[in-house]
Amino acid sequence: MVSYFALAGLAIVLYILYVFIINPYLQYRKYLKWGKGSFYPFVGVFYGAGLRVKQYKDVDHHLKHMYDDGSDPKIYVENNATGAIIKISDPEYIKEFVQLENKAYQKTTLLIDNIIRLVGQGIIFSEGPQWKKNRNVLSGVFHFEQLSKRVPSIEKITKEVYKRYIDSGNVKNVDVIELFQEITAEVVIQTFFSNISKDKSFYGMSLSVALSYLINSVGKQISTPFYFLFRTNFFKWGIRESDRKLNKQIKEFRQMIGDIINERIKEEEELEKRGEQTTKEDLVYYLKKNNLLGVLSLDEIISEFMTFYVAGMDTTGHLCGMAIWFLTQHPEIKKKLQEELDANTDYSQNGLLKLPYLNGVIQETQRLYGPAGQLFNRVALRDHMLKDIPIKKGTIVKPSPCSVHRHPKYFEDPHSFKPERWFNKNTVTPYTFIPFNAGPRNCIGQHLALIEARIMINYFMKTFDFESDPNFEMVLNYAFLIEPVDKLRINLKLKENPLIYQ
Ligand code: HEM
Repeated sequence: MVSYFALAGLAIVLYILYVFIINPYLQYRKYLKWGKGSFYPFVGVFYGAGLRVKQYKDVDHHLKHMYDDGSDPKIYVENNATGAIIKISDPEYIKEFVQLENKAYQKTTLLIDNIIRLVGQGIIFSEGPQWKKNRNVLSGVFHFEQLSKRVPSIEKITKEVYKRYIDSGNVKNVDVIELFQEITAEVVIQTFFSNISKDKSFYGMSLSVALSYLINSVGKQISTPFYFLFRTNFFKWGIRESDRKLNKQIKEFRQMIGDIINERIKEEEELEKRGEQTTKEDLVYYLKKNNLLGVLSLDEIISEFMTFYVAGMDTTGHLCGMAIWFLTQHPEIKKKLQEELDANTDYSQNGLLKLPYLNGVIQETQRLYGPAGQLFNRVALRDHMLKDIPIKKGTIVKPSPCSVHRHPKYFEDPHSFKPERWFNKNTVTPYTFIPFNAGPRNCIGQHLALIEARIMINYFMKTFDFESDPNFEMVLNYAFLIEPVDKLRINLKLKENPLIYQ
């Protein structure tokens, strides 16, 4: 009898050893043939991330410096508790991945499912026919021509936010990422519902503050042990008082967004009845004008709004914040950009697009410290070949933008901040610069992001003199994005004759 128990115990131990150590290690060794890697049993990427933040002050240091020894690895292999994670760093393999993307892979929901219960299955988190339908419907809103109509409202929001900072006297140690995010948050809200939501409040919070509060709250839940034991179900069950409160708020918030959408639809219908033209070129108007309101359900529009908010607010704010930080570290580039902007009086998108330093600084920030240096995890749905690499079903695979952006074969002197390298755009090899990913799942909001970035930086540099707080230390780690751990502190001083008052 005892020996049966002993045998069963031994079998369980062997099984655990196999699942959590031997199998992940064998997979890791297999893929290592195509590149470099690091393996930490059980704790995998999470442990490696902690080490690199401590040692190099940058969670992605290993990915950014993988070619420094002159080698040309195609992938970087890491592990999670049960298998390998492949980060593709070679443009030819990235191209192949992108072509297979919707057939052979799917985004994983680990760490994302709790945010999905807030934002819903918008296009960033959906797959298959639902993704295709919603992407088709919404892509028209993000065409350059359609977005150009949003430029005056982006300028207005930018000026209002800068003025608010100036009027409050809040110009020392400003977290510029937060400053830019106030603008990008309002831009997404107005892109959807014009300014109808301006006076709406949720438990005394404005729409953008309420959304950020809810996003932070669901984000905090996943850092508890309950998440790792029961995933998002635990919070849905509402065992703790705090979870019940949050569940109620999520429901009420989605309801409120639904009411705003209905209010906007009614507004447009009344204008139509009176034979009047709309003055609001927002998403609701776009859907109505193109007879698309029936194609997306109310719940889908709510989810898409929340998705765009999450995807578009944080990212673009980070990009501009990091660009300003880079300028504080490179006074000679800051001077050249300042001269270029001061000499320019054409603030239209075509005018700003022609400015080599402005666009070079934005591109170079994306290349070196873009907010999406790593993409969402994808899981292989079946065994298949990624060029010559045999990928096993269940393996995590994704392109690694922050690696390929530092490949010396494609970017000379890859670790230096050189906006000039973008002056001749013909030199960029396909799939070597992918800050917005590439292929079918590329960023639908990329034109909006770049339009916002040009406007925000142009107004910023013609409104403020600025320098970084000498005590600030740049340490990069993951939160939702790759972010400075401490608030990015910049001291601002109002210029003489600032652009926002002209
Ligand atoms: C600098 C700013 C931005 C960066 C760096 C960025 C980057 C990215 C990246 C890398 C992806 C692909 C993620 C993946 O597949 O793992 C993506 C997807 C997406 N982005 Fe952006 N993004 C930015 C701004 C925006 C804005 C302003 C919006 C909308 C308001 C937006 C909406 C989306 C959506 C909806 C997707 C999902 C597309 C799909 O799966 O079909 N993004 N973004």
